[in-house]
Amino acid sequence: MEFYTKRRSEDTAGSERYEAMSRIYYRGAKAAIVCYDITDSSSFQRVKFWVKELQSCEQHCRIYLCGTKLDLLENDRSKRQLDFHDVRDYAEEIKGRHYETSSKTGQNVDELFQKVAEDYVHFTPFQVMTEENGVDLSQKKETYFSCCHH
Ligand SMILES: Nc1nc2c(ncn2[C@@H]2O[C@H](COP(=O)(O)OP(=O)(O)OP(=O)(O)O)[C@@H](O)[C@H]2O)c(=O)[nH]1
Repeated sequence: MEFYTKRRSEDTAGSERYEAMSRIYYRGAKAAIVCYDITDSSSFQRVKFWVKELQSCEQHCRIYLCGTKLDLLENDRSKRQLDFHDVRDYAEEIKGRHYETSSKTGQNVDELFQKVAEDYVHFTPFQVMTEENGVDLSQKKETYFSCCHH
């Protein structure tokens, strides 16, 4: 199972070189956790960028929207810049899932990863796990090494 998460600006939208490079990391991914900062509405623009990117390049990749820094709202709700229900609606629209988490307290982090794992097991066709589809090392197919041929 492969995961890919990013939310900062300097290494996401805006750098064509990075975008092309990053595809190598999520090629064939079955799950992507796309993070945003609940206290920073601009971070959601990048969520939309990554969702589009995943939808066009990885149609079979399930998308998990992950709001971070939930703990910062405990004492000051005015810090919230992204409405829970708006993001939830967007998650439904893209057939993804949505969690609000805190790395500091750990809130909802286990739940998120548990769901990623459950979905992976649930949606992965049984035949993939039972098929004998090993790799023939004598065959030098370009697809096995495609990331090194640029
Ligand atoms: N209070 C709080 N701070 C957080 C949380 N998650 C991240 N931070 C803080 O936000 C800042 C950025 O966190 P990073 O995990 O480095 O975020 P990133 O997007 O991976 O950043 P880069 O590694 O620079 O790309 C750090 O100062 C973290 O301590 C959280 O859940 N709660």
